[in-house]
Amino acid sequence: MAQTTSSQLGAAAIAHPSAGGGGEFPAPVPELHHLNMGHDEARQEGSTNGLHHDDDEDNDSKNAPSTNKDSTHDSTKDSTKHSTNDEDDLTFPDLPPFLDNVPTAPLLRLKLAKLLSHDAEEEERLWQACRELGFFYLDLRSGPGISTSSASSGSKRDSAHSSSPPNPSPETKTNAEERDSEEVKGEDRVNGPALLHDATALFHLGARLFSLPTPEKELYDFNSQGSYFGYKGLGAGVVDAKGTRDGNEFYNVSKNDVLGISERLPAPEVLRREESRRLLGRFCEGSHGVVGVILGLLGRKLGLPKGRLEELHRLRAVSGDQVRWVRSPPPPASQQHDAKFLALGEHTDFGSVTVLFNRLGGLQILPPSTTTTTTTTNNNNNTTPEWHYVKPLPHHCVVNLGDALVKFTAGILRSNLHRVVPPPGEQAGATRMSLVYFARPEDEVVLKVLEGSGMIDEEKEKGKRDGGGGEKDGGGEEEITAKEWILRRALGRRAGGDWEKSHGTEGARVKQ
Ligand SMILES: O=C(O)CCC(=O)C(=O)O
Ligand SMILES: [Fe+2]
Repeated sequence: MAQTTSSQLGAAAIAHPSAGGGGEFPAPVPELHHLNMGHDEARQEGSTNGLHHDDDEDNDSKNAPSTNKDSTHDSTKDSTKHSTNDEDDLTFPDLPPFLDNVPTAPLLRLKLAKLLSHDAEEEERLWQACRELGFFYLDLRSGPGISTSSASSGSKRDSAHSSSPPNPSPETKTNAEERDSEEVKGEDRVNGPALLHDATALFHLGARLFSLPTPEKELYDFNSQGSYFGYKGLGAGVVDAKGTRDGNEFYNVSKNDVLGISERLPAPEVLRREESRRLLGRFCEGSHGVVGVILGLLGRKLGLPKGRLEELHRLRAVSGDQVRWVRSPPPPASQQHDAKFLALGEHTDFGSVTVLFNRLGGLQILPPSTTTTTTTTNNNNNTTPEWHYVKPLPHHCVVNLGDALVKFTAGILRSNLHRVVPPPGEQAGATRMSLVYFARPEDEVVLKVLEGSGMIDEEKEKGKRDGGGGEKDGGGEEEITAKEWILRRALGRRAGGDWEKSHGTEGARVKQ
């Protein structure tokens, strides 16, 4: 096993298992040369593909479309492709269709471009999604006349409406300069189309990573050293208290490592290459920028002092932020008909905001109050949770909130239970891969209810009156740092770990 240093172990945090796809059905990607691209080139490339699309009316409040038809896409094009109709482009042309007669979750579809231009209605929908479900789709394409690559906070707001080009001029700061500049705030790094490009390139990199021989990958499993970064083998995690093994392998890359904030962790050659590190670094910055937009908006809605949430999540501070690829092959033959087979067990995310890219189905969430009641022969009522699929949509990421935000807000915001099962229908039999960015509070941040918001104070008081310590307020005021919380929960889900310690704010919602 490769060794980590003690400071690397200090950065150890969390990440739970999940499932990923793409083995037999690779994600549509333009060229592998993206792996060698600089950020600016990626933005340029985005623009040559026609990132601005026509105004696409008011489909915003719609949930994911339930059909998979009418794709006319050239499968060699990537997901930032120009679209004239927002709805005509929501299937992955190279993949078998997502089964359309399964229950799908009612995620709102939001547009990053609208959030960047401070569209009041879109902001309200984000607020609603974060309180009611804790999950939503985010369309990363540029909007009509709106660039998703421009800053929009404060004095820069107006520019998002006008002429700011989606691609920086050659004089624009290089990525490295941006990284070095403490001035740069989250929204300055937001470029939806470039993030889509980088995600696509990372799907390819992930496929190369997982194609390495297992013994080689296992050199980078740091679990026994108390770190959740690096590799987790297939079945090396558990999905329940009985110790049932999971059905995925994953690899966690630390943001601190790829941005040069901490020492480098040992990693396979394919990840050590400079172009891979640059790509991963850009993806961290880009995802973190999207998270910054969301945190800024939530902070305003919550009535917190300006910048309060963002200052707990600074890009260049040491945190458990990480990129994860999750790969889940079809279940072994003996379990192919086991309806209970889980690639990734049910969980809430431990951090603040998760940005997730999916191609094949399999992700499921348990929306609030979705249980089926059946009456048994003894006339006892049994309630069965009704899991709903999240249909993957091209050009979008799925965003979900984690437990840290539940704790900070005394339960005003929601982190929803989710899990991963084998893809349904025609997609069954495919290997699934997903790509995730987990944004988490800085290591030393104590996870407790934030001060400075009347709304949060009120919710906290209400929680106390109702008995406190329950599901909604995130389990009371146990004071624990983000670093400890994440480690405890991540390692608790490894085989041989302490399952009881892997629980989050889900309380009675999770199967014990
Ligand atoms: O693979 C997915 O779709 C979800 C992954 C996930 O929930 C996780 O890694 O926490
Ligand atoms: Fe998750």
